[in-house]
Amino acid sequence: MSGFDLPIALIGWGAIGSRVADLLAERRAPVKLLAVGLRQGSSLRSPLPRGVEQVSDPASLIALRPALVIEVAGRAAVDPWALPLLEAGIDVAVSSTSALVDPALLDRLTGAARMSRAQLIVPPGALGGIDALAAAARLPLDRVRHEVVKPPRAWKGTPAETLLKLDALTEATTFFEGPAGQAATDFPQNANVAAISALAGIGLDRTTVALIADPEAAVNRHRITAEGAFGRMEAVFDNRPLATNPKSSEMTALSLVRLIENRASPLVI
Ligand SMILES: NC(=O)C1=CN([C@@H]2O[C@H](COP(=O)(O)OP(=O)(O)OC[C@H]3O[C@@H](n4cnc5c(N)ncnc54)[C@H](OP(=O)(O)O)[C@@H]3O)[C@@H](O)[C@H]2O)C=CC1
Ligand SMILES: O=C([O-])CC(=O)C(=O)O
Repeated sequence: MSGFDLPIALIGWGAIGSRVADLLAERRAPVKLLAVGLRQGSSLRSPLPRGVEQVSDPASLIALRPALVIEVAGRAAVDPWALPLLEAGIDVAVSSTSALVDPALLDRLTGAARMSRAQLIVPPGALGGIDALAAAARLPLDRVRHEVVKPPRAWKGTPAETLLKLDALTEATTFFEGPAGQAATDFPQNANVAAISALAGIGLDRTTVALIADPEAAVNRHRITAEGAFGRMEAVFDNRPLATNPKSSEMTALSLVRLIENRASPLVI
């Protein structure tokens, strides 16, 4: 590790975590991946790069003093890992943002961050335009709508299976339309983005989310429209799914790489 490498750690080593590590290595980012946190008894889905430690409890991770920890594990991982890290003054970026729709958990995390002067970071994940939406929300917003369109295979293993015959769909079908908080609660593997657009804009109750299964879709599409005192915005993303998890998009890994590289760079962009 050179004197300038930013020490980081990941929680989770699945589709996004391993992709982020590969991209950072390919790009020779000035970053040192110290460790990967996994739950007790978890077996690695793919080998860790040489020199990267596997840890199974937050105390072992805190002892390594990473400057930034990125959660790419799952909703259940957020409370047990992020809280002690924030209490220890370590910045944490959360990808499983569906966890943040629980107001008590969000309060605990932000309370811990406030006390230790660390930061809880919500990266844009699979989305873009979140900077504009969050800026626009400094003035009153009238409405925000977020449509999530994914191929049927991306909705397998979710409650969509009980609402639709996913394998028999012949046209794009909306199976959920409602508040963002409900979308993120019911679809934690596919609608983390609903929590992100809601937290950036007009909140979990007032943001409308539509979840759509489309047999013609080859990508994961997000369309966000917002109107308010600032004017009107529309942002559309056709995200390539990750090879190892069709529910998750390449953009999620790329936006984490951007976040990490910005933390290690004299130019933030
Ligand atoms: N913010 C956004 O825009 C997006 C967020 N996501 C979210 O990011 C997270 C990661 O996605 P992805 O990489 O595709 O998921 P994967 O299922 O491919 O990988 C998850 C990894 O986390 C580990 N893990 C699961 N639960 C825990 C836990 N409680 N503690 C520690 N490690 C755990 C898994 O290990 P094991 O083998 O033990 O299960 C595995 O290594 C998911 O929550 C996903 O919904 C995804 C896309 C977009
Ligand atoms: O990657 C995506 O398109 C979004 C996603 O899965 C999520 O929000 O959980």
